[in-house]
Amino acid sequence: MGRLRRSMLYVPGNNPGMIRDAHIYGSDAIMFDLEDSVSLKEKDAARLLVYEALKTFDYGRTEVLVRVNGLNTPYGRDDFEAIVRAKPDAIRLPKTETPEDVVEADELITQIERQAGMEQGTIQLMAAIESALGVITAYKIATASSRLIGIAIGAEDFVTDLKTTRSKEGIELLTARSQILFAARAAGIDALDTVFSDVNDEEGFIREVKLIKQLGFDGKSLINPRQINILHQIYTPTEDEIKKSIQVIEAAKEAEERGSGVISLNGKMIDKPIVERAYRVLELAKAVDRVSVEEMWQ
Ligand SMILES: CC(C)(COP(=O)(O)OP(=O)(O)OC[C@H]1O[C@@H](n2cnc3c(N)ncnc32)[C@H](O)[C@@H]1OP(=O)(O)O)[C@@H](O)C(=O)NCCC(=O)NCCSC(=O)C[C@@](O)(CC(=O)O)C(=O)O
Ligand SMILES: [Mg+2]
Repeated sequence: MGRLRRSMLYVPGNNPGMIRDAHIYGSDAIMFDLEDSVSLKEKDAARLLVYEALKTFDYGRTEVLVRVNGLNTPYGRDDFEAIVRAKPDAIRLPKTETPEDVVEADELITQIERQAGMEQGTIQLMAAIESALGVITAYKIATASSRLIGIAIGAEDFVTDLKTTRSKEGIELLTARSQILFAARAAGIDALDTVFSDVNDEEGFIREVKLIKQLGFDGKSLINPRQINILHQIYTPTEDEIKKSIQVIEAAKEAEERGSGVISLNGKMIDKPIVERAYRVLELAKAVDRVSVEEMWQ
């Protein structure tokens, strides 16, 4: 199983306190933001702050990303120049619309890595898709660079581009979410969902996390530490799911030993994709809570 990316906490790049403590809340990833949470007046100060933080603090095993400003803005190039040298795990490109946006970023990173004497490919990329054009070109974006670890939907900008608003049910996002998910899966990279902007609406947040998990997303961007545990709980296999997965795998192994093809477990047919899904449940359970799964497996 690849790296866990259930939760990615956005941290405004102009807030020293939040930047220092961002990893203590236990999200799988933190994402320092130089883009839309930072006002134009504070762009240079935020870039310097994030650069210094990356050079100074140890964020342990938490994956660290930085969302830069686009290369079509006056801040993008300076962001890349500073941030690549500070060596986060990955840079998130905002508002990606074409594969050329990714290639341009990839080539600039390659150039900076070379100038800084860094190993080529050190810095990974994540592309956020936040417009109708981006959704239409999602697969080309997802396959535009070997640095890409995932693509993400940015819903606030996306609904603005569509000339609509976000509803609680998310009907306006369904096609875009699906298309981004298909593109990511076809490209073999992660698919990340967007932020849920009302931190006080716990019920709405839970509904949305269940929806995106069911669609198949690997995880979601978050804006507040209060959202992390709720999301992790939903993304953690239950004891019942783990037990059933173990039963499926054991039944499949027994059937293989007997040389029998089709298996039935409690009246339900078990075939190859079901066994594959059972393994995936156990891998996820192991990744989030190794001890209890190993105990159950015995
Ligand atoms: C929402 C709120 C103001 C609420 O503040 P509140 O103060 O009421 O929160 P409280 O819960 O009271 O905080 C309790 C304790 O946690 C600390 N704490 C809070 N938040 C923390 C955090 N994020 N990181 C670390 N620490 C944190 C806080 O400092 C306090 O620490 P302490 O004082 O020590 O107890 C705050 O969370 C916040 O600013 N969020 C980040 C917003 C942001 O980044 N937006 C940009 C990204 S979206 C976008 O751009 C759209 C998008 O592009 C997205 C896409 O691409 O998907 C698209 O198009 O859709
Ligand atoms: Mg956005």
